[in-house]
Amino acid sequence: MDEFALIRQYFSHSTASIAKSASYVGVGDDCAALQPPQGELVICKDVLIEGRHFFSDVDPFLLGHKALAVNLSDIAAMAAKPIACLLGLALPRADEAWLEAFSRGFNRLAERYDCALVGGDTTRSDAGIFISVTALGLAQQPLPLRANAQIGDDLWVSGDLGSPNIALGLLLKQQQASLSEQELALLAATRLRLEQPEPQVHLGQLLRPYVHAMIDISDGVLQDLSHLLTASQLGAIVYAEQLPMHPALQAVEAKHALEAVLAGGDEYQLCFSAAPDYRRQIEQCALQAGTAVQRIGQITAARELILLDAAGQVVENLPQGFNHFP
Ligand SMILES: Nc1ncnc2c1ncn2[C@@H]1O[C@H](COP(=O)(O)OP(=O)(O)O)[C@@H](O)[C@H]1O
Ligand SMILES: Cc1ncc(C[n+]2csc(CCOP(=O)(O)OP(=O)(O)O)c2C)c(N)n1
Ligand SMILES: [Mg+2]
Repeated sequence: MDEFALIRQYFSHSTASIAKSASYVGVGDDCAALQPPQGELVICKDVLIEGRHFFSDVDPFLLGHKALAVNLSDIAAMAAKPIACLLGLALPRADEAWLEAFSRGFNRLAERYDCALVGGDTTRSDAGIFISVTALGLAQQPLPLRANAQIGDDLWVSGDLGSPNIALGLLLKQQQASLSEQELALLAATRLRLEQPEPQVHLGQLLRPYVHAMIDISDGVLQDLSHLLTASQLGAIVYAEQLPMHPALQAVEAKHALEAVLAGGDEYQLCFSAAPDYRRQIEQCALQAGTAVQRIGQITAARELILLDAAGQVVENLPQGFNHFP
């Protein structure tokens, strides 16, 4: 299958609503063309590299899903609605079974969120698979920028944390040695969160009227919260006990589980700040989106992030989150 047949077969069948307008141009010309809808256009890109972001033997259907999901998670953190995306692919070979599954995973998530795949680029790579996705979304002012947290805001996090990091640790271990029965059970209970994360697109949009600042926690909650605090020139108190932990982590030694919750990346949940007046509305948004939300602390004037343990003691030496160039 040649380059052009490949693009036609797997990446040119978007049925998203934006593709229905008379002047729309999608995959197949030099550029895509679309009527920009009214509102604030938000744009993001994330890159996924074989061996860095995913294992070579990952299920290509799940990889296709994840490549788009990590971008839709950034769109969600702007309280925006996805509208379109572009897919850059560099592949060592045109493996049709791999492409069929990858495109099915990608296109299925795109369809679920009415996000049109409008273009991209496909090349040969000499070493490994490279994926670069750009996503466009439609937002409304005021945007929940990282810089907009206010003193006295509640801090919230969606979902439950820690499972992607535990799954990653077990998959790495499995490359060296066989896992025990208990470890295999733990891997089975956690690996879908690593390999098929669900972006909080509905929750993000529902929260828009209530949140001041929002961020997705792809690099781990502490690190991404630190980015939000730095941008807002404020600090926070976070209560370790209130951080939502994935239930499977009961089987993990407590210190290891807390580290996975605090600093494990690959989460794709939302962390946000909002005035305490909106607690009831925020709980309603979560019910409507079918996601849990948890209050984890408050925004403070002192420019530091303080983590308190169950006894109210300050936790020292906080673990770092994910960093490509530590
Ligand atoms: N190579 C680059 N060129 C321009 N901007 C970049 C580049 N890499 C990252 N950025 C920008 O830096 C900011 C932080 O990026 P990142 O930490 O990847 O955010 P996120 O975790 O939301 O994906 C974003 O605004 C992103 O667009
Ligand atoms: C094979 C493999 N190794 C390591 C990881 C862990 N990992 C890779 S990137 C990342 C954090 C998020 O990726 P990044 O490129 O920083 O995305 P962004 O924050 O820009 O969304 C994590 C936890 C993984 N998921 N798979
Ligand atoms: Mg990024």
